[in-house]
Amino acid sequence: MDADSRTTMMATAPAIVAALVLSLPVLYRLLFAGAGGKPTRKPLPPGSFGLPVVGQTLGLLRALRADTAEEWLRRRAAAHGPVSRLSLFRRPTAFLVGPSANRFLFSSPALTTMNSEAFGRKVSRRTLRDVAGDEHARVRAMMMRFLKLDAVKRHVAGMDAEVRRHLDTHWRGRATVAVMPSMKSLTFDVMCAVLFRLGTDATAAAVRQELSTEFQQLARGIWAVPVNLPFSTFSRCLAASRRGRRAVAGLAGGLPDEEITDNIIFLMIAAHDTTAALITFLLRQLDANKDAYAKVLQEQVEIARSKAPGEALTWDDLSRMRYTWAAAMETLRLIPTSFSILRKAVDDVEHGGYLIPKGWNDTAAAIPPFSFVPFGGGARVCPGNEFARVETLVAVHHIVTRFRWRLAASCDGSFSRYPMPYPSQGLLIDIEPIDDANH
Ligand code: HEM
Repeated sequence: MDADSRTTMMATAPAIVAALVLSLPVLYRLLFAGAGGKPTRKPLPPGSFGLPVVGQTLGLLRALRADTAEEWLRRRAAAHGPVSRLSLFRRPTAFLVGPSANRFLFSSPALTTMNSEAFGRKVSRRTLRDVAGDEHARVRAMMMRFLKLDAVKRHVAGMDAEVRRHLDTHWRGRATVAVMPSMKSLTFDVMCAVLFRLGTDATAAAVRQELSTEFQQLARGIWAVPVNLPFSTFSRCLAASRRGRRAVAGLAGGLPDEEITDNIIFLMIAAHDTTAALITFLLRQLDANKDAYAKVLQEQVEIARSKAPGEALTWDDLSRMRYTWAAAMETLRLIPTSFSILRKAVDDVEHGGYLIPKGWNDTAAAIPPFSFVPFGGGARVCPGNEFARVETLVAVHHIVTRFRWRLAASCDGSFSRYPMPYPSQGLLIDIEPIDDANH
């Protein structure tokens, strides 16, 4: 991708932010300690908590929607430096920027993961995200049975079949496709097929449909302002989560314990929207950069020509898709799916010469070592990164070898963040099947 966009991204993409909950008396003590109370250690980060209750939440949400959040964060960093304080979602938050902040965020034992209020309150409370230390290692080991390299290698043929089925059903015969909704539905189907072994017969299709509907609603509300009024996005999210739990319990063949249900729901959310966004934005970047598109196409056509008609992709084929994966990584650098990473301080901790008190939260936004961290880092590094790589490569292979495509004239390629990036009109592309494709 071109040098200009790379430079811009390096300059604008912040590296980390932190936010945490602190009770007012504790805050008062921290702010005024030293005036006769206990001696202060490091000072609190510069900045302010903004207006009561809302703090800086609405400003950040507005910037996310307008895709100006990087500028918003850059202005903060310029005004207050790489460590500052603010208030987000009613919580005292330390906002940290830069590679050293990323390293701190991924390795400090004083920080733990945290979820949005919707997650914490109702969606799923007993997940991998809510446990630490040995307990985290135990739950993570359970998940890795399905996500480790050997398991993912076995998923390649299943993913290949789902991608073909999806493109035959939803792309063939159409002149225009909205990529993001299509990829969300594809990644959801891939997950149901290879992780949960849901088939394609009528009963399984109905379960998939029900799960998909509830998860769309649920995903929309995860970062909504937590106002539990009738018809608010947040309350719809909670209702969808109740129905989703029942469907997941059915999927697990009865009523599994709450921990299993919660982790399945969490995995479903973690696994499909992120990869759908990566595939979608990769297409957007390729459309804007015809040289890169031509190189991806050449790499994929060579692989397609080495195969018999209808033959599924294999693990070896994927290892030949180096340029395509480099383009995907560049896409994640330019448009990271995780805009920031949140942590909560479980103990008073210092970073960059400032105190981050126990109870505050940390958020990190991705960019040099510890600069480019699209899959996180440390003990919490994304366990689904291989799964996402294979799924992305298989999908891109079939899309570029089976269709000529370009951004529709009515689509400007702009996007908003919720905080996951979502393109306007879902990224409309005009498509035309390539009949001589090897499929
Ligand atoms: C392009 C696709 C993806 C991206 C960019 C991505 C990114 C991330 C990031 C940045 C984290 C760390 C968050 C933190 O430290 O707070 C994470 C965690 C996680 N991801 Fe992914 N992810 C992707 C796909 C997947 C897939 C396909 C799966 C499962 C099949 C998955 C499952 C998970 C899980 C379970 C965690 C929590 C790990 C833990 O807390 O120990 N992700 N992901």
